[in-house]
Amino acid sequence: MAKKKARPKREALLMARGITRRFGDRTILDGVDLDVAAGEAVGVVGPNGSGKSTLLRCIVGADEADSGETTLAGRELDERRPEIRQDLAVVMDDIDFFPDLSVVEHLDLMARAHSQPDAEEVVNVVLDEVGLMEVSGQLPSTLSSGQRRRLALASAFVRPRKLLVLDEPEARLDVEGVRWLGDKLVAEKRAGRAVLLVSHDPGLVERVCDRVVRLGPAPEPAPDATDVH
Ligand SMILES: Nc1ncnc2c1ncn2[C@@H]1O[C@H](COP(=O)(O)OP(=O)(O)OP(=O)(O)O)[C@@H](O)[C@H]1O
Repeated sequence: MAKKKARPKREALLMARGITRRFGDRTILDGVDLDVAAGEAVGVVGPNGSGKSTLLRCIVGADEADSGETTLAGRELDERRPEIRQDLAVVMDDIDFFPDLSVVEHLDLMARAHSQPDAEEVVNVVLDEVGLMEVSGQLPSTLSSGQRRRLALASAFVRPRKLLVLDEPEARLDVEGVRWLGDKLVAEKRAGRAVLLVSHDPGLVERVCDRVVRLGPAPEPAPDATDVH
């Protein structure tokens, strides 16, 4: 169960208030408030099962909170609404790809479906950035798990967006991939976008996030070096 608050000094682009989610008699989220301003990154951290993914899913409307509300630039946030999809790019753990579209066809469709100006150029730049140029003609089923993760991230980066919501984006990336991801998320902030990031990578959170919301019990203090035998 968690009740945490995190408010930025600037006016929030994303504003979540009183998010409460119960499964049966278990209260996973208990009135969580969370704001993210443009140009800011907020991290959501906590142990397995503490409700991080549930919080993101409630915020973007992929799951229905028992109570609470979320707005993006003052409008109710629901990723199923077209005007919200224009401003929002989400990468969750369970992304599905079109099985019959190659990597480049998939990205091209994502870019054009979201009215990305200069779709072809943006797709080429992102393919190069995420290191998928060499496999751009392959079907998703023929990619490695890390390459599929890169494709999921690329699918967000080819879209127009004001807010980027990422659930453990570092999962399955190699060391170079995590470094690239950190660079990319810092660049997102510099471009004035807001980032909401669930992560188990303290280095990535430290590098990218301006503030952190912690769910679940407070972590145990690290054992003193002299205690280790
Ligand atoms: N649809 C569901 N039905 C019942 N319980 C659920 C459901 N979805 C999530 N839970 C429970 O809610 C709790 C929080 O799950 P959640 O996936 O949000 O955790 P998390 O912090 O993202 O974990 P992890 O770090 O392992 O990804 C877990 O105990 C999980 O079993």
